[in-house]
Amino acid sequence: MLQLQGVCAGYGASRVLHELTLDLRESETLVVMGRNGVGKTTLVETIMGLTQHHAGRILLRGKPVERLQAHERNRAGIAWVPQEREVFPSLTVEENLLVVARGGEWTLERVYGLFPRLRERRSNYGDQLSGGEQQMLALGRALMTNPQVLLLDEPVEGLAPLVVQEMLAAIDRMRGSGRMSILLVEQKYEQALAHSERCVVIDHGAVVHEGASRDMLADEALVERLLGLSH
Ligand SMILES: Nc1ncnc2c1ncn2[C@@H]1O[C@H](COP(=O)(O)OP(=O)(O)OP(=O)(O)O)[C@@H](O)[C@H]1O
Repeated sequence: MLQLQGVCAGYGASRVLHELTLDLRESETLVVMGRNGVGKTTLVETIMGLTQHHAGRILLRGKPVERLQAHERNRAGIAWVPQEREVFPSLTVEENLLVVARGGEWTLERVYGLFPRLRERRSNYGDQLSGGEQQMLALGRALMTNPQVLLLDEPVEGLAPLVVQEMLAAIDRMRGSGRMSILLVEQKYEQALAHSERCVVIDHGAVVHEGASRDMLADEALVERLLGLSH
């Protein structure tokens, strides 16, 4: 669905990604892990076209997109939910969703079905929402564009434990429906691995491990070596 081949990218002259290669398959959820500052957010921003692209190819269904502007990539089928929840504060929940709507299987009703809380808050303005509701709205907005590829950058960061469970359950329901591919950046590796099919680990801007999430979850020594986390 989405392939990165030897991608070098960064900010201005500084390179953060070094010949990064990865493959996001159709309908799968791929989790991207790594220590702080290794380039996970830079990877997502590079896929969206928000960094300096130095070399390599980014292919969406085999077609190169690395020369496209961010809005063109979005139109081509890549949606992004950034770490900062981007919702319009002066629009209602419903207006926030409808303003980005593009035809497809994700409709207002389906998004409300995924997040009943958004239906309850449909007439509230973006700046009247809690952090968790804003994150649901940010995700709902991305779905309303009916993407082929959804990029989620630490979607449960900073949320209360109950809201984290609600978000993860919603992500699982999303995974179970349709053919969308999801690239999920997540620090909390146990959660991330439990909610994905495959994982990659990034270090110094390159992929240093790729495999089944299930296998990684079962291999404490590997987790310790790659992520430096002890139980
Ligand atoms: N806007 C920017 N301008 C310049 N350098 C940046 C910018 N954003 C990130 N960097 C640098 O790029 C490198 C990778 O950062 P990035 O945010 O991609 O890492 P990360 O793996 O997502 O980290 P974290 O887990 O802390 O979110 C860091 O050295 C960081 O200082």
